[in-house]
Amino acid sequence: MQFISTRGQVPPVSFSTAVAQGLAPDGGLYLPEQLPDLKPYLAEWSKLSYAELCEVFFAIFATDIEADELKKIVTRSYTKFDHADIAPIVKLDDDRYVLELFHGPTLAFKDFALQLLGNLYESQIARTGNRISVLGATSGDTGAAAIHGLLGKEGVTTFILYPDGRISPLQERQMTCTGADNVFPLAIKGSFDDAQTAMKTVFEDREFAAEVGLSAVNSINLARILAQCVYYLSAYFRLPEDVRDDITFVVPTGNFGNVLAGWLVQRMGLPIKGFRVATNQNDILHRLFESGTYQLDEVAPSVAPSMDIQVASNFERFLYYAEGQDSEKVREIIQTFKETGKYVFENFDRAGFSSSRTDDAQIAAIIKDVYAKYGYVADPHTACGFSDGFEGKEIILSTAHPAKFPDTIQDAIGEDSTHPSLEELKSREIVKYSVEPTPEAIKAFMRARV
Ligand SMILES: Cc1ncc(COP(=O)(O)O)c(C=O)c1O
Ligand SMILES: N[C@@H](CCOP(=O)(O)O)C(=O)O
Repeated sequence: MQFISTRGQVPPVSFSTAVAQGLAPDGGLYLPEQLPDLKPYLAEWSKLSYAELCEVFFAIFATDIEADELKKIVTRSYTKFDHADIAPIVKLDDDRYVLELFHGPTLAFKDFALQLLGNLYESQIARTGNRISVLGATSGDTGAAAIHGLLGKEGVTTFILYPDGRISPLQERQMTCTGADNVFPLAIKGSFDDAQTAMKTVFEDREFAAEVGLSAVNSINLARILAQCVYYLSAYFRLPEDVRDDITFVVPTGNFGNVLAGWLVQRMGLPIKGFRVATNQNDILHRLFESGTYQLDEVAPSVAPSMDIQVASNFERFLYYAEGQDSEKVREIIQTFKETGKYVFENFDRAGFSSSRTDDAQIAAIIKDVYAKYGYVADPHTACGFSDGFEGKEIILSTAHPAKFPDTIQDAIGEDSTHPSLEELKSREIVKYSVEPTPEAIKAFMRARV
């Protein structure tokens, strides 16, 4: 299997190269040259454990990794989850289910891919003998999950940019209280978008990338998306047979990586009925799916801070398919959007997506209502999935544990939400750094430390 860039200006590469580069050298995002047809495998796969499912799925893509090595990597990646099902499903009533994706070590859905990516990087370092420098941008969860996926791995230095004061205090502690001397949490003034834009520009400097062995942990890295595909397969197989073909997957959305993974699995043949993109008040994607216009707005801090994103990275992967795999058109749209902050699609095709928007007041009301009705505590991101006026059956992806956002939960239901792994962080020393969100400043900081 080979991987191509959405911008079409570099030759296809192997799985390991796509993972090692993160962003393609032409600034595009990697995708499989062809999407496989999973239909012939589905009956057999429905009987597998989570790790086995992940292994057979990855074997289709990671064709340049030995089968034994892949098995070891995948098996190790799901040992630190605190639920036997890894991604358990909770039934709230006949029409509403929740897919809990917060049972990993940092209590957010990012652990599914970042435990795996950490082990893929470890295997790559052992194979090549080359050290790597990981650079990521986070609005709260990716950074923590990346740091914990890489913690203790030889040959890795980790740098994570995050918007100072715009993530929850416990999310910050997950990144800044590790005590590790090869982990650099970098607080910036500005928004997640500022951090992500600066990070992408650093990746475009191929000389610097080669100099420091630059690697990516954000969902620009295709391995992230592929690992996230697996829980859609697992959820589909675990839903009751009379429900699974008739249920919409509702996905709290920011950078569009989570829902894109589900949409790709659907394109590979898993008969998912449809998807709802659930945004917070940073609603560029909701406005797009409603109107066909993709228009930038200021990032507005919200009580669901990990979704405080306007420029959604993975929208480019969706575009590639929506525009008939025409890389030239993708380049034109991305360029127009970069220059003007807007792109108007003619005859926009929603491609099976519906969407919703939930503001802070609604999030608080939803957390309260869901608790009153079902006794279930939804975190503020998950709450965006419970919008009013849904029709039919829905499975809402619960993307983070509520204990990461205790103040919002306390305000909404008057009760504490805690988790032992977070309590334990409260007495630890915070170590963080400040950097200007410019590619030059970030590169200088990294050069001085690798
Ligand atoms: C808790 C939580 N929910 C939802 C999202 C949105 O996911 P995505 O960026 O893949 O759309 C994020 C961040 O990515 C998150 O951390
Ligand atoms: N919400 C994310 C933002 C980055 O998303 P990613 O999926 O591209 O890593 C976060 O918590 O950092």
